[in-house]
Amino acid sequence: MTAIDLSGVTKRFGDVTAVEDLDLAVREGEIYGFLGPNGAGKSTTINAILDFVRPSSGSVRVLGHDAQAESVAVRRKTGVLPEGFGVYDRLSGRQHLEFAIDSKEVDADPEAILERVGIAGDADRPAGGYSKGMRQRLALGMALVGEPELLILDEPSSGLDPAGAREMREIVEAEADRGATVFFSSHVLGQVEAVCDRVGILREGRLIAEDSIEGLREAVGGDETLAITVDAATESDLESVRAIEGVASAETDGETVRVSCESGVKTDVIAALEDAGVVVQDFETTEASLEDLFLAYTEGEVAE
Ligand SMILES: Nc1ncnc2c1ncn2[C@@H]1O[C@H](COP(=O)(O)OP(=O)(O)OP(=O)(O)O)[C@@H](O)[C@H]1O
Repeated sequence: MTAIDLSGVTKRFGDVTAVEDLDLAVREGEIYGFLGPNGAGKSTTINAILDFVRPSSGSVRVLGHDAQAESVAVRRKTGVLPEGFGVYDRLSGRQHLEFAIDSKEVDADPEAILERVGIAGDADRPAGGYSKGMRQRLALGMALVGEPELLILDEPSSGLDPAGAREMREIVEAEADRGATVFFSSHVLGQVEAVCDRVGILREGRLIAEDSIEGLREAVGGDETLAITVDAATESDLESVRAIEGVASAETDGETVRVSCESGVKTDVIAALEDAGVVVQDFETTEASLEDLFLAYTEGEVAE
């Protein structure tokens, strides 16, 4: 079964088209990263899944239910960590969890969840005094109540320190192991790379790419920069390098040769330099960073 299935979803707010003709299929049991720059339409999409906004056109199905007609069933099976979660200042962390347990009408142990999200020691303090990271942990705990089939996490790592972000990742992985589907929106690409099976990138309301991080890397060209330390190299030594298929560019300052190329042709590049009489002393490669990758997609360098 498809856990989340959007078909031709468009949402307009007056003149603004937040989401345009969006098709999205999240498989059951997968961890799906939903990426996009500010204003791309991520929250609008999530709100359509939860029936907090109604699409101008198109259909949304969640866990086999129509998101509008059967929103109660959807919400019962779904745990949500909303963006910018606001706490009830006077209620303690434990009371927040008890509230979530009551509203979901499930039998869950608040203590175990508080423990799991790392706020058991502060469970009886008013949440109004919680730090940003503690609030985020509490929100995650509330989302986990009742072992939902689907977890929707909107920017889950915001406000978390590196240890908290790691714990978040571990929880997401454990939830997927239990069989839950996780839909995870983020700007933090490292978070997405570490846990997501697939990633969809949204830009201006449209899904412009969808693949594994590896697949996205390959689609961008998979170019790597090869920095080769040599005894001496001249422009003419580079001619045979530039002639290799898969080499995008080659430059030298005399001591280092920098080549941007597909990863499969690295050894050909080294061999071509050696054939030209250049002594190769050392080399290292740098992969396109996730940041580069994200920008390549969201700033339009990649053909759609
Ligand atoms: N209730 C609303 N009324 C008017 N415009 C809206 C409303 N909600 C969203 N928009 C507009 O729709 C577009 C998409 O917004 P959305 O919040 O879905 O993006 P996002 O990808 O979640 O952004 P961010 O990463 O900044 O949270 C934006 O141009 C936004 O201004």
